Formats: sequence, C-alpha cells, structure tokens
Amino acid sequence: MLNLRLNAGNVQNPNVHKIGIIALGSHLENHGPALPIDTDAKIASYIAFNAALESGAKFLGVIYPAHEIKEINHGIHVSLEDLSNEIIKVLKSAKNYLGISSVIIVNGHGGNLPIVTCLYDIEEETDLLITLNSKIIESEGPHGGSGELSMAKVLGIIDESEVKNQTNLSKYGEVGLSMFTQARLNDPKIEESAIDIQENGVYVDEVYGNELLKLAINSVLLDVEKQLDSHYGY
Ligand SMILES: Nc1nc(O)c(N)c(N[C@@H]2O[C@H](COP(=O)(O)O)[C@@H](O)[C@H]2O)n1
Ligand SMILES: [Fe+2]
Repeated sequence: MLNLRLNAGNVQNPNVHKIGIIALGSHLENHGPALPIDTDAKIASYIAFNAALESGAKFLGVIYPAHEIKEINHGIHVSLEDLSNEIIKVLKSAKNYLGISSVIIVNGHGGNLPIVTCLYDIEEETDLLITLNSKIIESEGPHGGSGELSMAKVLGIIDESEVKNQTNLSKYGEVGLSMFTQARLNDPKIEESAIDIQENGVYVDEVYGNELLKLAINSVLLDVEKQLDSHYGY
C-alpha cells in the first residue's frame, strides 16, 4: 500500500490536501477594447492558483461555463441549472480522483452571483463542504473599469493602447454595464457602477491592481483556515 507523504513540501497542515480551490469566471464576455473576453476567468484563476500555492490546498483549475442575468447581454452564458450541473460534474470528479472533502469556489464574474442559491443542492449532490468566495467582485468596481484594467495590467492581459477608448460607451456600452437600462433600474449597484464610469472614467494603476489581487487571495486563504478549523479540527 503506497503511503503518500502528506507533510512533504511547504505544507503547514496535512489536512489542507482535503481542500480544493477552483476558479469560476466567464471566458466569453465583452469587457471593452482594452480587456480580453476571458478577463473574469483569468482574474479568478490567478487568485485561485496563488491561494493554492500559498496555502498548499489543491488547485482544481477553472470551470468553463458562466451564468448571466437575462437583462445583461454582453457575452455567451448558460442557464443557472446548466452551470450548477457542470459544477457538480467537475467537483464529483475532483472528489473521486483526489479524495478532497471541501472546496472553495473563487468567483470572478458578477453574473455568477445567483449560483449561491444552488450551493445547498450542489453540496448535497457532491457530499462536499463548499465555500463561494466572490470577494473580487465586491472590491473591483465597474465591469471593465479601473479595477479590472489595473488587475489586467498586473496579469499582462491589457491592451494599454485601447484604454483611451474604453469609455467610448456608444461603441463599448458593456463597460460599467452602462447600456443595460433594465439591469441598472433593477440593481442600484449596477446603476452606481455605470454612473462611476460616466463621471470618473477609467485609469490603470498596477499598484492598485496588485492590492486588489492580494486582498482577494488573502480572503481565500482565510476561507482555507476556516475550513481547516471547522471541518478538520485544525
Ligand atoms: N456581469 C455582471 N453581472 C451581474 O449580474 C452583476 N450584478 C454585475 N455586477 C457589476 O459588474 C461588476 C462585475 O463585472 P464582471 O462580472 O467582473 O465582468 C461588478 O463589480 C459589479 O459592478 N456584473
Ligand atoms: Fe469582468
């Protein structure tokens, strides 16, 4: 019988091998001319991967599909049911092959927020403890705004020559979700982000981008500690 050396490497607590960290974003969504369509997936993956490196938890990659509310049409998205079924499929596979018993989902796309209503069913179906971490959505500000631009500068995925055109809202109305009138009427936070873009424009600041990413990574590290404490008796 092979004994795996669970304490090998930079691992504070062998129970960390029972925890998986997986990214969830959007790969097919317009973010203005300065940012790639998979900005959300890349930001979420960067946060998830670095949190896995720092904590020793298992990095499970990224989930492909994403959801979006019907009032916002700036990309290709799936129904909440389809996203939930895909998450169940991927997490069952991770549990089967890696023996994990809890997961932290790092969400980088605002349109996925309703998945929180499916978490109980996903936990039941997979028999996994699941934490949804959307910290970066809470702190990044408007869609395609200065927060995402600054993080994209850190990740090296920005086209800086196009930043001057990012707020040409007649062409790139998805920035700040400005063109989605009903979504702005329904959600004061979306309305606030659209006004922010119109009143303040956008800027790129690498220091700010690093601070946003570090804040999000530290938030995931705290979730790892909470899972170790509550689920594995730290
Ligand atoms: N894309 C999106 N869909 C929703 O349903 C939302 N409530 C929001 N929220 C706003 O957009 C920002 C996130 O944009 P990304 O999802 O990262 O592209 C978020 O900060 C809110 O301002 N967004
Ligand atoms: Fe985004």
